[in-house]
Amino acid sequence: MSEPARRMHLGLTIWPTGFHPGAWRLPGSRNDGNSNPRLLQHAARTAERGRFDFFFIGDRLVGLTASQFAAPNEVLRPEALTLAANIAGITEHIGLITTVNTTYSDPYNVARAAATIDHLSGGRVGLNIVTGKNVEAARNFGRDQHWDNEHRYDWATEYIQVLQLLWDSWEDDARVADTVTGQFVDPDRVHHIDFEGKFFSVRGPLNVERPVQGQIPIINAGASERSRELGAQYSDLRFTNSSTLGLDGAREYYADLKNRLPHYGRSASDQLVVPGMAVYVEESQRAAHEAYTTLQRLLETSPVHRARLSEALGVAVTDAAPDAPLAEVADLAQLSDDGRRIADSARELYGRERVTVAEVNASFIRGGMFKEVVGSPSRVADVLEEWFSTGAADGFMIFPPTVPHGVEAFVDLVVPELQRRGLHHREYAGTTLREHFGLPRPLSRFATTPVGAAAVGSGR
Ligand SMILES: Cc1cc2nc3c(=O)[nH]c(=O)nc-3n(C[C@H](O)[C@H](O)[C@H](O)COP(=O)(O)O)c2cc1C
Repeated sequence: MSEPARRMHLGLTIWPTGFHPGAWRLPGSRNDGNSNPRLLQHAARTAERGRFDFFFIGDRLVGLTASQFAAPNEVLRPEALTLAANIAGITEHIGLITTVNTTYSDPYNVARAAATIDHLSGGRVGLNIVTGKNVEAARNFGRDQHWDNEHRYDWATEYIQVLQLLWDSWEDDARVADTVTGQFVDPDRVHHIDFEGKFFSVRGPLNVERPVQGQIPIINAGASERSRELGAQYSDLRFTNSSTLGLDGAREYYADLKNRLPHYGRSASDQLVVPGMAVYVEESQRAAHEAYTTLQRLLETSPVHRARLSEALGVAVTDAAPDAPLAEVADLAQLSDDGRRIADSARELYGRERVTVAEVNASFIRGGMFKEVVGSPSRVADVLEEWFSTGAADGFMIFPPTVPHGVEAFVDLVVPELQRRGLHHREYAGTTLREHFGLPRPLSRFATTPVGAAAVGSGR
């Protein structure tokens, strides 16, 4: 029998003011996205229509008004688990990955909330574990300092162990509900976890039945070495910013993540690697470049950005007029290797040879977070296919630059093209997030049935 074709795993995430900081200023866009449930619901339903594996909800524990020009999305942040519960009620198939910051939360509460949403959604929730990068968060939780990387990841490691024990603390068939005897629960199948670690002391059991998925998938995102190791040990999917490294760099990153898994008794297929991609797609190549150009004109920049650009180019453009073509103010032969890549990338994104200093600056700024892809449906599909089929990704986290337009554009234009190429499924094969990821449902580690008992953690 031939192997089933490898399938691209797609996630969609929206920043409620749009991924591009200028998006909310365009006609037809919204500025109330953070508090407008309709927008979030529409995005999740549209992603479901496009048969995405999951809708992803990021989170922050601070509201940074000082970031309003560079990152308006950072100003207002409704709570992510609550948003996931809302989305659970209005969708049927799509997975819901919601972010939890372990540094400032408690595993019993989070195990409980996640298990509850898993029941509400019929087994579609996943937890994105982050340890937080916003030092300002500490002062919202009675602390003077944001813990250092080591402390945060030691804490997160124990935290995940507690979550997974609590989700197993009820065996699947513990609620016997015997109407004759009146026995509701079999006490032998509900377990104290008696966890005593360096940071947590948790007796258990949880007061929510075992999640529909048994174990809720763990996702993680982070830049540090410890983050990669945490992921290698526990994550079913790792959301990365490796798309900024270019195709070769992303391949190396992908291989590095996969090579870490055997140390934890896992195999390469046990963790999906999903880089973020910002996709500007329109019906034609030309329309996509125009849409990109319009948005980039709305980007707020400062002299600091210009200084950084000069450094990266290896040629000073600090005092150049914004509208001056790069080729007229800088000797292109003098550009550093990075500088050449930056200039080439700007030409590709704007779709023309003649790019101004302001345009190169804007594309350099925006490209620092995730790779930007601008183009027609087939051009976008070409890029995704190349990354997927040459060892750089198992799928992608799609960031639409505008909402709601960018979400609809991806689903209506790119999804059919990916389906036509056989890269993306036309229907959901399973009903839970674990099934969307191709993971079996593990038995509880407390289950007395020994045969075939799968290990908790990866569940495979
Ligand atoms: C692709 C990616 C996505 C992230 N998403 C979030 C998020 O939604 N919320 C958050 O608080 N931190 C987020 N982070 C931050 C990290 O998860 C992590 O907490 C932070 O980078 C500090 O850990 P580190 O030193 O391992 O990077 C993200 C990081 C990356 C690389």
